[in-house]
Amino acid sequence: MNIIAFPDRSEWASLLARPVQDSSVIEQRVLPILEQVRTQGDEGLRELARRFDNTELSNLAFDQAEIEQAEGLLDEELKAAIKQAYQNIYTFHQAQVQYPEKIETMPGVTCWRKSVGIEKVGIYIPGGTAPLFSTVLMLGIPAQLAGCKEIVLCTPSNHPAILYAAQLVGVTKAFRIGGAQAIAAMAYGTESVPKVYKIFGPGNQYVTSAKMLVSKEGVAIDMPAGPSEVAVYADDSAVPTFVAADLLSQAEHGADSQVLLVSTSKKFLSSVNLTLSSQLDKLPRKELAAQSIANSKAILVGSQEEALDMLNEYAAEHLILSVENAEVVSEKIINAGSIFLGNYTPESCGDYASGTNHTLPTNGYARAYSGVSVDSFVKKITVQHITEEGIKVIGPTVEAMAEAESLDAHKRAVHIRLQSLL
Ligand SMILES: NC(=O)c1ccc[n+]([C@@H]2O[C@H](COP(=O)([O-])OP(=O)(O)OC[C@H]3O[C@@H](n4cnc5c(N)ncnc54)[C@H](O)[C@@H]3O)[C@@H](O)[C@H]2O)c1
Ligand SMILES: N[C@H](CO)Cc1c[nH]c[nH+]1
Ligand SMILES: [Zn+2]
Repeated sequence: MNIIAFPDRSEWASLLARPVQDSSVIEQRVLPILEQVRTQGDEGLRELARRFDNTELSNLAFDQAEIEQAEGLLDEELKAAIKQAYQNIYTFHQAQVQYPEKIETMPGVTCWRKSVGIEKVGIYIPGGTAPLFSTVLMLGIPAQLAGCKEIVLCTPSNHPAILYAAQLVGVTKAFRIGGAQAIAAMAYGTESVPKVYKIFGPGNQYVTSAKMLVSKEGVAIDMPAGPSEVAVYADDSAVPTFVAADLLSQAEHGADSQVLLVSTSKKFLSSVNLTLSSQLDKLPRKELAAQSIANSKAILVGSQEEALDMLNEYAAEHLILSVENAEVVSEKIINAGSIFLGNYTPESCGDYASGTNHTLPTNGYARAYSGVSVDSFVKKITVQHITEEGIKVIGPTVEAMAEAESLDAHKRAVHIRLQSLL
């Protein structure tokens, strides 16, 4: 990694910029794909699968037999791991389920909110370069807990672990469709693919761009969850081999993944660099990881305050704090998707099994977005009830405000009730 020492604050923005392609270039590729699916439906999807995935699809949907056979194709160790991950993710997300709490704002005036699962949701499971069956758990479990009735899954991969996990989380329909075309299918609906109300899931730049584009056409999306990123803030209490391994764990996702290392110790940065290349050499996906490491930066800063300002400006999808008093330091982080504390909390554990969700905002969106949770799959509907006593207490307030806004019919709706109680 290229070590950049003591950059001036005025240089931070360009230094921290993500190496993503111009979004308008990606959009120009994605727009015709969306249009093809919108106008040609299933036939359009088949042609796009031939063109981008080199796959001939007579059936777009996975058939029931294929789904049922999936479990038998997995070894026991993997099935046990998936079940353990399911349990931990379920436990963590179950605690997010909210039950209505009735609040009396004035005597006889009661208000509450009820959570209702979004009826039809679509989940995209990346499968271009690796079959991310862990994402099925990350999206399907909160959908299940939220009470979504229809869960439609699209993925370009036919890996049996995806189908096995899909069964565990109660997916209602699964399709072998990838890329921007999968997002279009779930947004517009086709002869085979049901149209959904909200689309979730990470993916490459085509998938992310398609989600952003369809969100302008009436379908909701979770957030822009694009190419993976990790930032590590480490001091001399960190272990260079651990930190190098964490950087590579995200670098291997793709050539466009970004990893960033920040430290106040030059000695530490050099030690990470020394171990990085030997660890990289051992990886089967070393070409992908090497490309993303080549675009990455190790930054030497003058103080912890500067490090934290820089990390808050960067707003990483994942932030590892391998520093002394990591939990205290984490309180000063205001922009990050998910934080990992100390030497024995590798980001991989959050990716798969500790319990937190791995579908997180990338590309600086962590400044404003949270990662996926049960909340992402529900709408909150407010409910109120006013008694005869209540209308007498609140009525004059509403009458006064309605009159001042010159909305006489509003005032009357209260007034006639007050009159009826005289
Ligand atoms: N932010 C998160 O929460 C998160 C979580 C998991 C994975 N990810 C990211 O998801 C991404 C997965 O990417 P992937 O490529 O492996 O799988 P993917 O499933 O997202 O994309 C593969 C699809 O892209 C389409 N495609 C490929 N080349 C194309 C082209 N030239 N033009 C148009 N469409 C094309 C194909 O249809 C293919 O099926 C990685 O970047 C990874 O970092 C992010
Ligand atoms: N790191 C990815 C989120 O950016 C999630 C993932 C899935 N499998 C492995 N990792
Ligand atoms: Zn990962």
